[in-house]
Amino acid sequence: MTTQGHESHSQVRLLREQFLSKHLPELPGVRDIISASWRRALEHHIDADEPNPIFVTDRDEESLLVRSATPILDNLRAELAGHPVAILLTDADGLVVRRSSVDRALDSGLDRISLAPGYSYAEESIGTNGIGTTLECQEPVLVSGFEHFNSRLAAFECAGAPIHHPVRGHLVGVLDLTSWTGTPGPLLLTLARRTAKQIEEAMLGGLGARELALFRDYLASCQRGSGAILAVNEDVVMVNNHARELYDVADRAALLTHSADVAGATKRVTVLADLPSGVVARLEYRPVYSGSVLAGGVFRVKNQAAAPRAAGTDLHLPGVVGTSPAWRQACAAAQASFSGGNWLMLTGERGTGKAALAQAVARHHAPRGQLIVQDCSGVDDYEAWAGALADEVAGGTAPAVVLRHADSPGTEGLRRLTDVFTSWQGTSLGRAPAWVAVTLSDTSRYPDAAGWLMPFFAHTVEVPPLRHRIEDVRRLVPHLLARHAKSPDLALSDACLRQLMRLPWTGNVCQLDRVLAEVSRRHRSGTIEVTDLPAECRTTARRQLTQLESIERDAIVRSLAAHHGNKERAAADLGMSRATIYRKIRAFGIVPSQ
Ligand SMILES: Nc1ncnc2c1ncn2[C@@H]1O[C@H](COP(=O)(O)OP(=O)(O)OP(=O)(O)O)[C@@H](O)[C@H]1O
Repeated sequence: MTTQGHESHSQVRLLREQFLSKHLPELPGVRDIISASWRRALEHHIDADEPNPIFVTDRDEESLLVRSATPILDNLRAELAGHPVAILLTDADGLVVRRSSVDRALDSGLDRISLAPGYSYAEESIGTNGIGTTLECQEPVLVSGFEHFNSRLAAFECAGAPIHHPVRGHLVGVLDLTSWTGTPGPLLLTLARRTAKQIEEAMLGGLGARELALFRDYLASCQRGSGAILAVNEDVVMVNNHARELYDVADRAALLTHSADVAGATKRVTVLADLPSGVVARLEYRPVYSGSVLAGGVFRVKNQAAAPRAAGTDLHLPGVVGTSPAWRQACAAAQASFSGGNWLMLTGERGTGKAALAQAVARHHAPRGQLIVQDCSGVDDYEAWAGALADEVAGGTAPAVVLRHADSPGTEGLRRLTDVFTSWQGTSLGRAPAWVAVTLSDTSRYPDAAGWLMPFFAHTVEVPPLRHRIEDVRRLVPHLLARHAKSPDLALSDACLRQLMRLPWTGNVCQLDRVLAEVSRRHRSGTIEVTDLPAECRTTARRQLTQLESIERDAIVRSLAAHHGNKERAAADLGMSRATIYRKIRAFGIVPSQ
């Protein structure tokens, strides 16, 4: 054996055979890093004798990694002329994107084990090796001879070094040097490490001007103060150590969601963020420019004084719950509009609870009063509809009126509606409503609808999206679950609740309600765990998935559930290769079943 401190070639061969025949958990004489990898190989059902790595056609040969590495690898190849050493570059999934060597015999040896462009040398594909094990351990790894899980790789010495993105810090690939056993392994490892470092430096030089401008500003901000700093644009997220120390994973995820919503603004903005831990953070955003082009934004994050949330209770409005400052503020503003006799316009994303809040305010302030709730969308004949509404109000006892989706009628419908409003405003109280609230969506098909309605409404309240007041999930879950559950003892485990608090809830409370309805259809009683949640909730990807990606993600989660977490069978069912499913599980942040 070539590596100091390693067992001899034949000893390792014996130990490997013992491991394969007896599946021993402890293997004195085998390095921990190797025995742990062998155990993973068994779990992945890797063949110990026939190398059968997965072949993938969609590898990225135009990436920053490949572009930056190419001249360095060409130089190294020239330096190594005459030595039987192959230079391999893989992406972060272990797919070989480049191989070069000057030694014909070594080349054909590598061809025989498919260590060639297009093949995956991830552990899931071939077991312990210098590429896959480096990826798993995220540190430089040397794998010698029979330390390889597959016996056909035993003729080789493989030294892998991870390559990290120079700004974002995540793993982008592996630089691997492979030779015949007998080559001094530590030398190969040192050379692999040095080359990986050079590639990282070249990547930094090759980054776009925008990323560099953002990076410089971020570094300067970190040096200026001791607080938590985030820097973001569409491609990059940077988080300093203070942020990591001050906020746990769930809080950091919530901070990133908030920052993604603000990033892109061209002026300084300060927003308050409710974090899952209950902390209210203040994010001060400053845009960063590269010349005249917006490069992204830097956020300085501070904890808001505890005062605004000291009460921490909800406002006891009938039918709605929530304790976050943002929700309480919206409730207070809506109540003030009722108390002041002002009509109210509620805006915000779909499903945030605009109509629920309007009804709650009306019921709270006039518990015995009449309440008329109507949906303005999908009406065929607005003339007849508006007439019927006016009659109902005139025949009632000064009801409160809540009109949902008041921006959905076209011009003709809006004309009828505003005629009714005009008549109400000119009528004595007996024939007019006591209060009117309308809800508008943020994606109206009729952008000028707000212009029609605005003159009648003195107050506008924006109901914040659920992701901006994520702590409300704690109160909403039992409240909404009680609507759907057949049994009072149906509850969510803490882990499950935490998982829900990590999600972006693009469909807001409405989506949460739908999820809980679905869960309670399948579980009548007991505790709901993360694995019981529907596919859309079993991911931790922080970026928003496209519609197509969401469909794909849901299909993978369903297939994994159907095959009890067996990735190979799930992939086969979906007509995907093993490498693809592994890559997608990582990319979509799918939480595997236990
Ligand atoms: N704070 C809350 N507490 C309890 N339930 C809520 C709350 N907010 C919303 N809901 C519930 O969530 C669902 C969606 O709320 P609602 O219909 O009021 O939303 P919206 O913003 O008016 O939606 P859209 O824009 O789609 O019309 C309803 O079932 C509602 O009862």
